[in-house]
Order: sequence, then C-alpha cells, then structure tokens
Amino acid sequence: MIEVSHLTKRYGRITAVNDLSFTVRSGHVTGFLGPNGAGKSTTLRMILGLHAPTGGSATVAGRDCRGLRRALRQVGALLDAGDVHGGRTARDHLRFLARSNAIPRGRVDEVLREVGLSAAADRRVGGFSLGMRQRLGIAGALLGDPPVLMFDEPLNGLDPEGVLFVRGLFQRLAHEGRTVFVSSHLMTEMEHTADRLIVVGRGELLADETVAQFAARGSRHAVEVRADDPAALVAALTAEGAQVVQAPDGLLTVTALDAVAIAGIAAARGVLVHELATRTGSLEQAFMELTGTSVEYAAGERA
Ligand SMILES: Nc1ncnc2c1ncn2[C@@H]1O[C@H](COP(=O)(O)OP(=O)(O)OP(=O)(O)O)[C@@H](O)[C@H]1O
Repeated sequence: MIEVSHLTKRYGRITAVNDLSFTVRSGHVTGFLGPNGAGKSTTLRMILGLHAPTGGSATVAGRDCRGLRRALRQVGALLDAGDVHGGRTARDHLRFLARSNAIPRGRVDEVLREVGLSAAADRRVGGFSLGMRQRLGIAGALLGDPPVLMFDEPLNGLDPEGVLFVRGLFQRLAHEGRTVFVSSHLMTEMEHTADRLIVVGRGELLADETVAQFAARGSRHAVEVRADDPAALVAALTAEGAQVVQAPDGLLTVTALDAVAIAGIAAARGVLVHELATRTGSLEQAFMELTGTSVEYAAGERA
C-alpha cells in the first residue's frame, strides 16, 4: 500500500504538487493519470524518497522510503527508461542492481526471461530501442520481488505486442496481491491497463475512483436538439431540471434528460423539433473535461 498525505512540492514559484492525499491499494493496478506537467513524476519521486517534499508525507507499506536499505526488495520502480549506462549489457546492468540490493544473482536471468529480453541479455543497452529499454526498466523493478511497484509512463515506445504483454504482467502482479501504480498522460492507455484511477491536474487531486466509476462520467449522455422555438424549449427543459447549452446557430445540447423526455416536453409546449440526437461521450472526453482547466500546455494557448 502507498499512502500520500497532504504532499506538497514547490520549486521556487512553481507548485508542482499541491496538498495531494490518496491511497494506492494492494491487489489492484492503479492508474496515475494527468496531463503533462500535472506533477505525476514529482509525486512518484517523493514516494520513492528521491525528492524531499516541501510539506506532507508519503509512505510505502507504512515506511518512509528515504534512506531505505535494500530498497528494491520493498519497492520496485521504473522512472526513466533512458537512465541506464549505455555501455553496459542488460545482464550487467541488472547484476549491478542485484548486487547493490543483496538480491541473489540467479534472479537476473529470471527477470530477463519474464520481460522477454533473454535473447538480448548480452547486448549493450546503448543499442536498445525505447521499447527494449522499457522492458529492461520493468525487469529492474521486478528484480527484488517487491510487494509495491511503480512505473512512470511504462507504455511509452512499446509496440502493440509490448503493450499487451505489459498489461498482462501488471494484472498478474496485482492478482498476486501486489500494489501496482502506473502513471500515464493518456486515458486511452489506462482504460485497459488499470482498474482504479487517481487523476491529477496542476498538482491537485481531481478524482480517485474505479475505472468503471470514471467510465460512468464518460458515458453521460448529451442530447442535441434543434427546434423552431429554441428559447421556449430552453425555458421548458430548464424548468424540468435539464442543463442546456445553446450554440449561436440555435443547436441545444441538453444533459440530465433523455431524448424521449425532451420530445415529450417539446410536444406538450407545442414546440416543433427538427432534430434530436443522443451523443455518448468517451472516456477520453471525460478525462479532458475533468482536466480541461488544469492543462498546463494546451494547443492554441497564448503565453
Ligand atoms: N526540478 C524542477 N525544477 C523546477 N520545476 C520542476 C522541476 N521538476 C518538475 N518541475 C515542474 O513541476 C511541474 C510538474 O512536473 P512533473 O514532471 O512532475 O509532471 P508530470 O505530470 O510527470 O508531467 P509529464 O507527463 O509531462 O511527465 C511542471 O510544471 C514542471 O515544469
């Protein structure tokens, strides 16, 4: 279990993480989702004890990771797949990690096999593709057989086979009762990877729920309506509790009432409906709606 309590990190005037509190449970794959610059990497680094928080605390299995000895046995992490000495072979890199964490040498070949890198074990990491580096990083996280695992954007650079493989691996680790915490800035990646989600924007918590609960936000229906007297229809629908947005061309987007109810209300008021269409939002839309005001860098944004 990972517990984050009122965690805050400031870099000068920038607040990267702001009073963040959440719990990551064992036995689940939990997605850590947020747009670029939302503070995910900074949070992961603080959980691992690599950065000191400005305020608050983070613990793994009840313990502060700062100064933890043989840390890879408690928590395995992939933070930056590029952070490996390119001149070393994959096997040498893992042997070095194993030695410094008092992990038996035999474990190196086991994890290489587990991530599908046995055939490349004696090749220099400098010649690895991004996907191979990700696999090597995952092997490093698995090395100490830890109960808690954290991965920062692990699906970056993986081909479709690699993505499926990693998803299967995360599910298996969770079924074994481990805590699996996976960051991403793409909802589409997390949709089939995680079963719980912690969503952040501008360093603050926006949602902490199951993927199914999050999906319920995404599947909220909106009904688009065109009518001969939009103003009268807006008044009638709003009186029935609907939320209505009117576009300059008269198109009404209605939420909180379904198409049948809207047609009935229009008929009762003698308003003629020309067009009535139900639109279903995607999970990606729900994510964008939730994080829309917290995106640090948006297309078309002026400095
Ligand atoms: N060492 C640092 N010095 C100054 N600002 C920093 C530092 N590290 C991070 N930041 C800032 O803190 C904020 C959060 O960054 P962070 O890398 O944690 O976000 P992220 O959610 O991981 O983003 P991404 O998905 O782009 O990796 C950003 O505004 C970033 O510019």
